[in-house]
Amino acid sequence: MNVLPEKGHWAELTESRERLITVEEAIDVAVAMVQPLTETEEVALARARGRVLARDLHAVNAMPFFDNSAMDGFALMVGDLPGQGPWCLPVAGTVAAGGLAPVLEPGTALRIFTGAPVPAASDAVIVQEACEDRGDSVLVTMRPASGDNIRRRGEDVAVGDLLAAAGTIIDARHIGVLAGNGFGSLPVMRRPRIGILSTGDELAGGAANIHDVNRPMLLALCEGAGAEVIDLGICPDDRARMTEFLTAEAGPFDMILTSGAASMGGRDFMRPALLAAGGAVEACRVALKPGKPVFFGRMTRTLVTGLPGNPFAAYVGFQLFVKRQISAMLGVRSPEDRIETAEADFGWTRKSGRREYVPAKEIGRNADGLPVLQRLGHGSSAALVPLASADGIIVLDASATHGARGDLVEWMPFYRTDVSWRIT
Ligand SMILES: Nc1nc2c(c(=O)[nH]1)N[C@H]1C(S)=C(S)[C@@H](COP(=O)(O)OP(=O)(O)OC[C@H]3O[C@@H](n4cnc5c(N)ncnc54)[C@H](O)[C@@H]3O)O[C@H]1N2
Ligand code: MOO
Repeated sequence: MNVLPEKGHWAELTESRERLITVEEAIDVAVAMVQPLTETEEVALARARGRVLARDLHAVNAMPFFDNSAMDGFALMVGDLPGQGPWCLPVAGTVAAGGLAPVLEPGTALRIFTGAPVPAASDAVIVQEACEDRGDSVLVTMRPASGDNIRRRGEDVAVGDLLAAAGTIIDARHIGVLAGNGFGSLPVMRRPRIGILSTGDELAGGAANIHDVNRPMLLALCEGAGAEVIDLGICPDDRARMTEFLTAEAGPFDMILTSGAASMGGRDFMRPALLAAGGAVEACRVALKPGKPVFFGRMTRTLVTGLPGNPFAAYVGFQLFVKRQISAMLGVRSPEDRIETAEADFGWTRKSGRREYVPAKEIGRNADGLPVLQRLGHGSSAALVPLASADGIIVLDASATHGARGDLVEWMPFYRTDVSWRIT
C-alpha cells in the first residue's frame, strides 16, 4: 500500500512531469478519497439481494424450531423393541408437518411424515420402507438406533448464533437463512448515489451523431455494483456548461461519474471545469491501456470520477477504479482481480509503458489443462464488440513489449453464468 502524498500532489506530479501513475497508485488514490457511508435503512428481505448488511444479525429462533422427523415412517421408542425382531406395534395415530405431536404411549408407534414434530417420548423414526404398514399396526423388521431420522431442535443454529455478519453482501443464501429464522426485513447500508453523465456534442444530436454507449453501460455497471444510479444525461463539449453543471448538480450525489472530455485535447474540458467549479483533481493519467486519461476528483464531499470517452476505456476504468470506490463507500473489502495463467495462441509486439487489458476468447486447453486464448479485436479502446464476445481479459504487464504464440499470459476469466453456481 502506498503512503499517499498530500491532496493535490498527484495531480501536480502527473500534469507537470507528464508522468503516468501506475494502476496500483491510481487504485490507492481512488479508494483513499472515499468517505465510507454511515447511513443505514431497513429493507424487506425480498428486496435485500446485493445490499450490504449494516450490523451483525443473530438468530432469534433455534433451527430447527422443534424436534422433527427427517423421513416418512413411524415414530417409536427403541426400548419397545426387545430381543430379536420382527416386532409388531399398534399404530396409535398420525402426525403430519404443521400438526401438533400427540403423546406417544409406551409400546405404540405413530405414523409420521417428514417435517412433522416428533413426540417427546420418541427417540427414533423408522423409515417406512423398513416396515410393513398393516394399517392399525406396523411390523418393524430392523431395530433403529436411538436418534435415527430425528432432526433435533437447535442442532443447526442455537438462539443467539451469528447468522450474517455486518458487511455481508446479501445473496440468495442469506435471504434463505434469514427467512428461515423469521426475519422479514434487514438493516442495510444506504446505497451510494451516483449520477452518470456523458459528454460530447456528437452524442447530443447533430449531423455527425453517434449513439451514447457509456451512459447505459455505466448505469448498468454501477447498479450491478450496488449503487443507486441517476441518469444525468449528456453535457455538450462546453467548458462553461460543464462548470455550471457541476456547480449546480454535484451536491446530492456521493459520486458524479463522467465519461469523455477527460484527455488533453482542446475540447477535453472535464478537469478544467471541475477546477473552475471549485473542485479538486487529486490524480489523473494512468499507465493503463485503455483508460489512460482517467481522473479522480471531488467537489467538497462529492467524488467526481472522470472516465475516458472511448467505451472500452470507460469499461476498464469502471472495473479497476469505480467498482472499488463503490465498495469502499459501502464499507466492504474491495474485490480482488483474480488473475490466472493461460497460453496465448497469438504473438504480439507493443510499446512498453502502460499495462494493457486485452479481450480474449478461450479456444481450448493445452496439455497442462490451461486455457488457450485467442486475442479478440485489434486493440482499439473504442470497440466494445470484442469485449462483449470475450471469455475474459488478458493482462499485459506495462514493461512487456512482445510475446510469441505458446507464451503464458495473465488472464482474468469472466464468471460464466451459464455453467457455474453463481451466487446471486
Ligand atoms: N493528444 C492526445 N489525445 C488523446 C490522448 C492523449 O493523451 N493526448 N489520449 C487518448 C486516449 S488514450 C483516449 S482513451 C481518448 C479519451 O479521450 P476523452 O476522455 O477526452 O474522450 P473524448 O475525446 O470525449 O472521446 C473519445 C472518443 O470516445 C467517444 N465517446 C465519448 N463519449 C462517448 C459515449 N458516451 N458513448 C460512445 N462513445 C463516446 C467519442 O466520440 C470519441 O470518439 O483520447 C485520446 N486522445
Ligand atoms: O487509453 Mo485510451 O483509453 O487507449 O484509448
